[in-house]
Amino acid sequence: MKVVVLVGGVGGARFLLGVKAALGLPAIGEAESSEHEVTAVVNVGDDVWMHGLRVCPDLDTCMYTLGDGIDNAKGWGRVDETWSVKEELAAYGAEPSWFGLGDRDIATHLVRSRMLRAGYPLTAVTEALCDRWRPGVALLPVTDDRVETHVAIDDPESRESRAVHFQEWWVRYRAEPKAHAIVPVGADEAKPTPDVLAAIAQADVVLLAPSNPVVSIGTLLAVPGFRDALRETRAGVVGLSPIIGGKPLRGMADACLSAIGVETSAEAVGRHYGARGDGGVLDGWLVHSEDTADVPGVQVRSVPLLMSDVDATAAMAQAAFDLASEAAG
Ligand SMILES: O=c1nc2n(C[C@H](O)[C@H](O)[C@H](O)CO)c3cc(O)ccc3cc-2c(=O)[nH]1
Repeated sequence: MKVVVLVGGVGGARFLLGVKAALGLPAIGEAESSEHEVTAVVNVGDDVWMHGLRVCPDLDTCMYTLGDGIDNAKGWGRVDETWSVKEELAAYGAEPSWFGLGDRDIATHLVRSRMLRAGYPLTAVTEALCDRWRPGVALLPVTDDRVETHVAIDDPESRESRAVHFQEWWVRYRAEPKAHAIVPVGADEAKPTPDVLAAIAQADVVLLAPSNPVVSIGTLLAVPGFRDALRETRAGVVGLSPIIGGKPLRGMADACLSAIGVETSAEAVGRHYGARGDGGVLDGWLVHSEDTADVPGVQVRSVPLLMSDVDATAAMAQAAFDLASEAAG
């Protein structure tokens, strides 16, 4: 089976472990051989230039998680990390000091930045990095163009309204300042890569991981041509709610949803994604066992959505596969 999964950061990477397990693939690393193919279409809106290095948090979190290099406690960055370079940068007063770049992680950004400067597209760079990490899925940036999420906030010190990169809002300010607007800068001029469009066209199933519906899934959907590809594929398209019992499981999806005027509920997010026959992208929508949702034109099912371990996540993925095949008729 060809499975395409739309993913963002930490939640998306953990969901991919379950998708692989549900297909009988090793959650970590590569299978010897399998008739199944998993492709992750990954958000690039969190990407940022830091100290002259290109950092791609969502691609790296997927690569490290599936390649067994992730710091599981944090959900990002490398395990067994050291911070000498970060300390030296701080000693120079080189800002920003609020963004944690570990020594091992910096090697990834050095290789990536060097390849980008040599003219390689991000898709080729990611493929080269995955040659080491062997995640066992194809990790595809949604676009090779530059798309960066920026957030309009009232500056906590000066109270003036200004736009900051998503990472500054998320990491420096912990998403505390109210976001007046969240904008994927550059999305209008971006296009999905040919690899992404081919994967969606040839897919048997397309899943929207329980990632942040605004800054992860929302950024994918903001790339012109991406929604059309989802509407045109023969695959069943099923999303998994990132909101459980009216609140996000992790991260600050609620702060993001309120910025776009969407209520923090499984039903509201399902309606926000919308039915494929009605200008949206979904055939099916999985909500947590205690939640209910009425999403016109979309088949809704309640199943446990807590990714407490790989087996629980694999059961979620299997439920999504089942719903996709029913919903696709
Ligand atoms: O909360 C933090 N998140 C950090 N993250 C996580 C990142 O902000 C988020 O994972 C995504 O952007 C949102 O999913 C990093 C991710 C990287 O790939 C590389 C460095 C960092 C550094 C931090 C950090 O210092 N603090």
